[in-house]
Amino acid sequence: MSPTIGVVTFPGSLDDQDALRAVEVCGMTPKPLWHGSDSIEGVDAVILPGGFSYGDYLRCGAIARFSPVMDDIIRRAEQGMPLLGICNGFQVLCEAHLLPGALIRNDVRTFVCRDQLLRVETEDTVWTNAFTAGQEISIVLKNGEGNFQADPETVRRLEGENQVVFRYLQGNPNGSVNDIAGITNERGNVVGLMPHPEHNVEELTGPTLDGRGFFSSVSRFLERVGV
Ligand SMILES: N[C@@H](CCC(=O)O)C(=O)O
Repeated sequence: MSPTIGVVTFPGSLDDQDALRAVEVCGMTPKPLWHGSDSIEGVDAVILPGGFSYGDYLRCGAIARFSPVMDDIIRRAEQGMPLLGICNGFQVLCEAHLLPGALIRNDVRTFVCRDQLLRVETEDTVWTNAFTAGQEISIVLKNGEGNFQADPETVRRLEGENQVVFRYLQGNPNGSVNDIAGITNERGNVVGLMPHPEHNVEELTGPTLDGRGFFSSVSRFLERVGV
């Protein structure tokens, strides 16, 4: 049986359906999860999708982080369940302190939408093991608050412990420190990034299929641990 990947819908999520579709296109079983549920029973991994949860009020992700479903997600992620936060999902992960740092307003003070070249900095995560460190991939980027910042000690730790997963190439679109586009926790099961891999999985919409690597990575990991 193929692994089941849950995708949470918060009020204001935008890319939840695309993430569910990407899971299916990549050969796994998608399962919609509702923000108000208090259990995520039956899923092998979770994606927090992109969008504008709670209208981005207060700060992006700051309200969604307190959704009932997050308690079970946090508990299971701390036990090693694969968890991917895409854009608004990355913002939720930082607000929930599953990942360090914060996403603040783009330095250019505008919403940025473009195909973004990235370098995969580490393949040692649940979500990047199908890539090769140093590989360059192009993934859609679209956000207003994608500027990753953390205190200098945290940035040093992320860099030193190989927890920077993706870096922007050919220009930093938002002012993120050290061109950081995505990070992981120490264990490598929780990954957050601003670009949207779920939008790069189909020939029809292209322009690359580089997003598939995220899904084949988690699939390969789950197979390895016997799910
Ligand atoms: N609401 C967030 C994320 C957008 C998205 O996830 O696509 C922002 O504008 O920064």
